[in-house]
Amino acid sequence: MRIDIITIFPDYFAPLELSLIGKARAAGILDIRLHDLRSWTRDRHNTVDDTPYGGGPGMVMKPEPWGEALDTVTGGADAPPRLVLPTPSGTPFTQERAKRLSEEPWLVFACGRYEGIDARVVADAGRRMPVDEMSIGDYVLAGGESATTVIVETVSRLLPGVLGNAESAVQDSFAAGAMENLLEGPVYTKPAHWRDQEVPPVLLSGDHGAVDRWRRHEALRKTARNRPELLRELAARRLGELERSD
Ligand SMILES: Nc1cc(-c2ccc3ccn(Cc4ccccn4)c3c2)[nH]n1
Repeated sequence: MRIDIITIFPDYFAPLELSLIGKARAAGILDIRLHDLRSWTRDRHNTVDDTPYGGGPGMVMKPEPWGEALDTVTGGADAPPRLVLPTPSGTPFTQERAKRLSEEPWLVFACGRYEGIDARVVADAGRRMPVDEMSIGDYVLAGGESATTVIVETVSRLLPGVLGNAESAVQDSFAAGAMENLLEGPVYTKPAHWRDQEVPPVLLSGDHGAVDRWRRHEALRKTARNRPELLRELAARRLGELERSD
C-alpha cells in the first residue's frame, strides 16, 4: 500500500519510522511518503492560511496550495487514490472503516490545521477521486496529524505481513468473528505468581475450550461494564439473525 501524507508539520510523522510500521516500510509492505504543504506556496512567507469569509475566530487554510499539492501528489496515475481528510465533522472512523481502507492500494491524507481547509478543496478533489471525511472521535484536536497517525496505524496493522501474526489482528476487539464487537478481556503472561496475584488457573489448564469460554465471559463482563451500548447492538443483531433463520 502507498500512503501519501500532506501536512505543514512533516516532522510530526517521525513515529511512523518506528516499530511495526517502520519495519513494514523497510520490508516494502508500506510506501509512506511525506509532503510539506508549504512546497506549493508561491509567496515569500509560504502562506497557507487566511481569515475566514463571513468572519469568525481563527484562520482557514487557503485552497490554492492544497489544490496544487493534490494535483502533484495524485496526478499522472492511472487510478486515483482515496483521499482521507480527518476532520471533527467527518463520519466516524471505526474498525470496519479501517478494514475497508486496508483494502485500498493508495491512500492520500490531507492534514488540516487552524479551523480547517477551505471547503472548495474537498469539492474540487471529489471530482477526480473518492474522498472520505473522517472523525476519530467526538473531541477537537488542533489539526489532522494525530488523527492521520491513528488511522495509518490502525489500517497498517491489518495489512498482511505487518503484524507477522495475522491471527492477532483477526481476534481484535471490534473485528468480525467470535468476539465481534466485544471489548478485549484481561491478558496475562509469566510469571504465574506476581505481587500476591495469581494468573486465573483456567489459563494454565491447557483446556482450550474452557479458555475460550472464560475469555468470552471476561469480554462480556468488560463490555457490560465499560460499553453497555455495544451489548445492546450485539443482542439486536443476534435477535435479527435468529428471527431471519426462523
Ligand atoms: N476527530 C477529530 C478530528 C479533528 C481535526 C482534524 C483536522 C483538523 C484541522 C484543523 N482542526 C482543528 C479544528 C478546530 C476547530 C474546528 C475544526 N477544526 C482539525 C481537527 N479533531 N477531532
